[in-house]
Amino acid sequence: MSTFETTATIASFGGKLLKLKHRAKTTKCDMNLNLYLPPSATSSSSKDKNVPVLIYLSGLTCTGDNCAEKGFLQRTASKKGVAIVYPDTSPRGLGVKGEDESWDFGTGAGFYVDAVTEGYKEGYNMYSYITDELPKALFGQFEKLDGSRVSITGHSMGGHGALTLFLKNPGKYKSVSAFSPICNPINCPWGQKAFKGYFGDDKQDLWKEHDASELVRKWKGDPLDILIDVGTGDNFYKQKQILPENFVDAAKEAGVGEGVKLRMQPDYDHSYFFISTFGEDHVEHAAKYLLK
Ligand SMILES: N[C@@H](CCC(=O)N[C@@H](CS)C(=O)NCC(=O)O)C(=O)O
Repeated sequence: MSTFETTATIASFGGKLLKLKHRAKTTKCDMNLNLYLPPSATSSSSKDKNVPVLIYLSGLTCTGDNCAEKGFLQRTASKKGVAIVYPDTSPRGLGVKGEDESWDFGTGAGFYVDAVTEGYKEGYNMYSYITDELPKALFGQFEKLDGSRVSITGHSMGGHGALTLFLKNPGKYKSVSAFSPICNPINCPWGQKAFKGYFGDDKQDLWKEHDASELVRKWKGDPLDILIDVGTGDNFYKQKQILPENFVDAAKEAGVGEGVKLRMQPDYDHSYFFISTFGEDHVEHAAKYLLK
């Protein structure tokens, strides 16, 4: 029996974008996502059964649709023969008190963590969903996808997700990159609000375990090659929500500074005009490791 219901199939850059829906145990609700299959994964005559996968984690207020529709990652993914998974950013419709009161917490703002606070701990488990339940379900059903070759990227809150999931799970992902990631959530308003709500004020150890700058400071794994793009015209960067310099400094303190490539892109903002401009570089960065 299929785990996923395919609610639409859309031709895109020679491949197919599938709109999928499945019941998730970790988030206690139906989850929607998009899966881009490049031509090598859709042609029935293709002998290639080993299509690597790039996971793209979206930012605050997004669903799996934002980047699938206007990130233009599919063009390069099609050329390279890489599938892309665009998951949602939180559980939806759980009815938890407070989940719909603001755009930067709760619905659309799961922060890729497993919550421990009352009300949220039951279904706000995006860490387990992305690292475990979703890949198991996808690789169980889509036989052409190669579950041993997975990379991760993301934007803003999703960039925080990509960096932390990569750094917390050495070897699980072949590479990581990020667009304007929240690099030091324990020191910015978005992160502090989310971590207070999902972990509680008293759980500073958990806060640090999900902070990319804290994690890179302790990195003991293979040499890093992390690509980060941030626009100098990004208002959230100006408001000190992104703090990429803190990540670079922490990597330098740990002696792994050469493994972090931060590109400050002049004038670019936080939007999908920025992501679509540099998307090719990020898919190529992933492909370099996925196709090795
Ligand atoms: N709703 C927020 C903006 C939220 C926002 O910019 N979200 C980013 C991710 S952090 C995004 O990708 N939004 C969706 C889009 O641009 O398509 C505001 O009014 O300031």
